[in-house]
Amino acid sequence: MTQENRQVKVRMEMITKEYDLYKKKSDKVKALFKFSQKDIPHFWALKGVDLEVYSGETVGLIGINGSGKSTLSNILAGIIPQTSGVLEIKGETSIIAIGAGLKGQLTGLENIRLKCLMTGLTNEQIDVILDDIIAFADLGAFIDQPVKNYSSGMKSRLGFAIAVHNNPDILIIDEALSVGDDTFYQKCVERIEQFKSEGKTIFFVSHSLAQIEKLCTRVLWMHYGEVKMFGETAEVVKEYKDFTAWFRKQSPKEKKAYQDNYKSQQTAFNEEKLAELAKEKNKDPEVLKGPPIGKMTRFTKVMLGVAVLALIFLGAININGRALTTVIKQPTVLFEKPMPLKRLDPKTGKPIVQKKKTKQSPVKGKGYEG
Ligand SMILES: Nc1ncnc2c1ncn2[C@@H]1O[C@H](COP(=O)(O)OP(=O)(O)OP(=O)(O)O)[C@@H](O)[C@H]1O
Repeated sequence: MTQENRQVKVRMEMITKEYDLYKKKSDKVKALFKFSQKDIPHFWALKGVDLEVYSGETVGLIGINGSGKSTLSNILAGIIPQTSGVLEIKGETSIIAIGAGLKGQLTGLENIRLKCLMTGLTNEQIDVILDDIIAFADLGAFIDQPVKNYSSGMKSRLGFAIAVHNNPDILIIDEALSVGDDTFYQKCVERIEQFKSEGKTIFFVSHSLAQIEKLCTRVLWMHYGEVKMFGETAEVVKEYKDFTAWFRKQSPKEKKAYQDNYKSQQTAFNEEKLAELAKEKNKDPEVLKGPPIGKMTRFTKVMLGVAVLALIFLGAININGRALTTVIKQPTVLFEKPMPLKRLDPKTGKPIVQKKKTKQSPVKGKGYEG
């Protein structure tokens, strides 16, 4: 099949991911109510990624530690949203990362059921594929043990078994094969080949270039949040090997300077630089918008503030026992002593007027004692 008559399965345009680097958890809460985010350090893990992937392709994601591979695969899987940019995915995605989405307190079997239910399968449909999943994971008696007792290889087996049986259109494998033994690896490779022949799309994140060369049709080389190269496997892998060989030859001081330089560019990146980049690439400014959910805009913050004030106001009225109209006409009543609650006479429906107790004579043992 030529690239032209294959269906585009994933399209990314100017995808970014900006992380806020809060020092403390409380800073995160404070930031919710701040208009300006300027004093919070930011880090751009992705700086405008463009990508087009077709059905039947297996795309390898390579790059040194921290280059953005997992961030990109998590965005693809819908685990985290992008900060801005256009993401179009045709079909269901399923991600296999070591232990991703598995609940440690639940057994392997319970995790299978939970993950399958979450993908929309009914209990009856799960019953049909359950034995196959258990057989593929091949965990023996451990299938009834809590996942927190599993090794990383065992978690990977379970994750892989569940994901492939959910029959996704787009499979994302993030380092999950690097922890399995050879027998399991071969089984996964066979399943990946079957997926490819069915015209499904696979993203394969790995530090093993041998695995990448064996499985991938094209390779995306990520470098400090940018696409360094995207093309035929042999070509990209060769360039990447040349880079890593060059990098290894550098002194520790040179290596640090190289990394610091790129990291500081990721910290100093901002919306203006993104807009410049988009202009250089002749992009429509519309693509720089974020997804529907994301950070709160100034308007949202103002509306949230108004809603909180309204809640406090209504709460105060409730505690004070005054009618809303009274408070609106005369707001100072809120600061006066709360009105006593009146009991209504069930027969007449009118308030019961309690007679004041009169002081009784101070006779010892009777009535009021002064
Ligand atoms: N939640 C987060 N908050 C702040 N920074 C983050 C967060 N998650 C990732 N990062 C940063 O984003 C960058 C990309 O991380 P990512 O995990 O995507 O890299 P990677 O290429 O998958 O790395 P590795 O090969 O080590 O798995 C890194 O510099 C990382 O420190």
